[in-house]
Amino acid sequence: MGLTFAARLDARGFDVALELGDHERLAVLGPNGAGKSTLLGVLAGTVRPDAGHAELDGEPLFDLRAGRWPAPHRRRVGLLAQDPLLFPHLDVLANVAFGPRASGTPRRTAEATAREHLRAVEAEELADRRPGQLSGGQAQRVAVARALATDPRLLLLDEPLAALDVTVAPLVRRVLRSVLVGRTTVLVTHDLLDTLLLSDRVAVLEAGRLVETGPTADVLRHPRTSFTAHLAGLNLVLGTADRDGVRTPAGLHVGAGTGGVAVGAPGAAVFAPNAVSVFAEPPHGSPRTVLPARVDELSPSGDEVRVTTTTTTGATVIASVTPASVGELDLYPGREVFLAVKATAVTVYPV
Ligand SMILES: Nc1ncnc2c1ncn2[C@@H]1O[C@H](COP(=O)(O)OP(=O)(O)OP(=O)(O)O)[C@@H](O)[C@H]1O
Repeated sequence: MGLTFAARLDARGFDVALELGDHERLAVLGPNGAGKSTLLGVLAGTVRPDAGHAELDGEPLFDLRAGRWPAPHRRRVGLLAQDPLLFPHLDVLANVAFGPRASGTPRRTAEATAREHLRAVEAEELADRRPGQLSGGQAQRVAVARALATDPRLLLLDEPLAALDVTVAPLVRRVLRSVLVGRTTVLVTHDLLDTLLLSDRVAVLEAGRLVETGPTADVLRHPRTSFTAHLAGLNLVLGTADRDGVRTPAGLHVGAGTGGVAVGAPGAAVFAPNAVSVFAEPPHGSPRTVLPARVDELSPSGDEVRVTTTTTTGATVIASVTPASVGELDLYPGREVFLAVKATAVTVYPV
C-alpha cells in the first residue's frame, strides 16, 4: 500500500524513483529547477514522462509500459497550488461541492459533503460568500476543502503557503496539519516549518535526481546534502574522515573527533552558524581551523545577522553574528573574511 513511483523525462533531465508508505506525507525539497513541479505534474497527469509507472494503494495510477496514461480527472488525485484558483462566479459552497457534483453526486449530498469539509478547514461561515469577498488565507482554506471534497486517493500540494501573508499562514498550516493526517500526500515546499509540521518523510531532488530521502526528523538532524543542511539552518561539509574531523577534496578541514567514522571513510561534518566566528584578519594562536572566505550575503535572522560566505575551497558556510559586529568588521557582500569553526561544536557522522 502507499505510493510507488518511477518516471523518466529526458527533455527535463528528470529521472526519479520513490516510494511512500500507506498514508504517509512526503515533503519534496530541492533548489529551483530540481524537478519538484515535474514530479507533481507526472503524478497529477499533466506532464507525460517518456517512461514510467506508478501504483497507488495497489492500483496503477499510470503505467506507460502498458500504454496506460489516464487523464488527470480520472486519477482521483487532488491538487492544491499556491493560488487557490476558485471559480469566481460560484459561491464558496458551490466551489467545494463542484468536484462531487462533477462526478455525479446529487446536489444535496454534494452540498452536505462540502459543508463537512468547510467545517474541517474552519470556514463553514464563509459558505455563501463569493471568492472575491475572501482574504488570501480564507480562500486557501476553501481551496483545501475543495481538494478534499473530491475524496482524493493522493493529495498534491504545491507550495500551498508560499503566497500567504506571514500573519495568516499559521492558521492555514494548522488546518493542513489536521486534515492531512492519514492522507497520502506529496508536498512541495521550500519552508523548514512546513517540512517539520506537515511531513513524515523528506525527498530531496537536485537536477532531476533523488539525492536524499528518509524520515523528516532524521534528514534534518543528519542532513546529507547542503540543501537540507541549510534548510535546517545548519552548515554541512562533506568529505573524508581523518583523525581530527572531515577533510573535503578541496582541502577544507573542520571538526574535532571522528564521530565513530573510520579514518578514510566518507564523513559529514555539521555545525550551526553560531559555531562560526568571523574575523577581518586571520586570528593568531587559535586552536580552531581558520577558513578564508568571501561574504555573499547578509540577512537578518532574529536578533542576529546571518552571513552567507563562500570559502576559497568553494564551500558555502553560514555564520551568525551580532548586528554590532557587522559594523565593527565592516561586513558587506564581496568582503574577504576569515572564518573560525569551533571544533567542539562540530558533529561528525558517517554518510
Ligand atoms: N514546461 C516545461 N517545458 C520544458 N522544460 C521545463 C518545463 N517546465 C520545467 N522545465 C525544466 O524541467 C526542469 C525541472 O523543472 P521543475 O519546474 O520541475 O523544477 P522545480 O524543482 O519545480 O523548480 P522551482 O522550485 O523553481 O519551481 C528544469 O530544468 C526546467 O527548466
